[in-house]
Amino acid sequence: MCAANKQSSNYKPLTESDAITLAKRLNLFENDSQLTCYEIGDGNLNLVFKVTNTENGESIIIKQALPYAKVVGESWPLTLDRSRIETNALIKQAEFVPQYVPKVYYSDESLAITIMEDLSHLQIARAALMNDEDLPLLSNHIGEFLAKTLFYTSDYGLNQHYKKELVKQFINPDLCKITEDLVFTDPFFDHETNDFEQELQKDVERIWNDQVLKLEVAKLKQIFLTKAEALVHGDLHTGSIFADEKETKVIDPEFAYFGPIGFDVGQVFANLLLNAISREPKKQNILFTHIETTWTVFVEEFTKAWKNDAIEVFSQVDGYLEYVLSEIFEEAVGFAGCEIIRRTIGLAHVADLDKIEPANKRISIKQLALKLGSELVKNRKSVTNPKDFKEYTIQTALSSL
Ligand SMILES: Nc1ncnc2c1ncn2[C@@H]1O[C@H](COP(=O)(O)OP(=O)(O)O)[C@@H](O)[C@H]1O
Ligand SMILES: CSC[C@H]1O[C@H](OP(=O)(O)O)[C@H](O)[C@@H]1O
Repeated sequence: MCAANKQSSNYKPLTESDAITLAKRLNLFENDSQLTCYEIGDGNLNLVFKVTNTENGESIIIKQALPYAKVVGESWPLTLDRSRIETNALIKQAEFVPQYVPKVYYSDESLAITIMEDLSHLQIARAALMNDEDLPLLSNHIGEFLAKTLFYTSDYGLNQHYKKELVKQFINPDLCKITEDLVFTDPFFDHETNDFEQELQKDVERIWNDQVLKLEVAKLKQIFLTKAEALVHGDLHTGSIFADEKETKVIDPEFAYFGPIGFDVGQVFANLLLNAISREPKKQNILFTHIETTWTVFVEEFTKAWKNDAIEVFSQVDGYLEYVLSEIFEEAVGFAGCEIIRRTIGLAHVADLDKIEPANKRISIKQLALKLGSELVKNRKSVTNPKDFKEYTIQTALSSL
């Protein structure tokens, strides 16, 4: 039996009424509370139940993995082990940045559930950004989240023996395979999972026929496959971030594994860029500023952690920190390019692009996304500063006119 189909005999997908029964059995609410429950999941993979005490409004979230990918159905079996990974990643991240992750109240591997803090008072960052709302601290918080979670789970900041024990706990082959396929492979070939408008056919064929691009994507995929640098979130797009003007929380780390630090950084860059290009030019600046701040804060916090807590003996050697940071940035730029391309023509799209109306505007912005993504992958060595993203975006847009 393949890993994806292994299920404990205890497992069954919860209904809304099962979720209430479970919350009561676990005494998560005061005795005799009147509870309601709704399944609110809008992601690609899992069930998400919100259970609320109708008398005082207290609420919790019960997230449950299904034995298949919800967006596709039972024809795409998927390991329930992702629930264990998600719980453990949230707990590990909370050691370094408790302010940026939901509290975990309970988990049960056999039922594939994680019970956690309800963050409904915040908004999903993608929705807020699409709505032109101000999230002034978003990039400060995400820069710090990235620096601390990644530094303290890497060989730079963690005992190397203990890190290898952690690597074992976060072996996540099925979810990594999704990323290997959907981010690094399928969009670059004529594959059945791809999904794009007929009007993009020529642009997509240009990608499939671009051997220079494909060689660079192959190199980035190799880094994703082999560079066990730190415990990465693995799916850090703006739909995995809750925020308002004061608070930021990162959810949904079921893709966590030991991978390249630049992967998380690059997904953040890419999803901010996707939102930027979906806007009219005069409203784009805030997104470029968010990208710069994410990187600036990441560098500040990573450097602080390195100076105070690095345990790698070479850490004090002149130039080593700068080398590590420049590798992270270069890889992040390349990963961002892959993410932009896959979110435009692959299986899993983003609303920032898909909701653009009218259709001809949507198509031309998607054409820009494909060009920008390709440029970032191919020219990642010459993008050396986060300010360059704005320049690249403007130049790519101008060259498309
Ligand atoms: N802790 C939470 N508090 C409130 N809502 C949540 C929470 N976690 C998830 N959700 C809701 O469920 C949706 C899907 O959650 P997510 O973890 O992204 O699921 P998936 O793994 O299926 O992508 C989120 O977009 C959000 O609306
Ligand atoms: C078949 S999974 C597709 C896609 O969904 C995941 O995102 P999310 O769980 O946040 O909806 C991930 O990005 C996968 O690549």
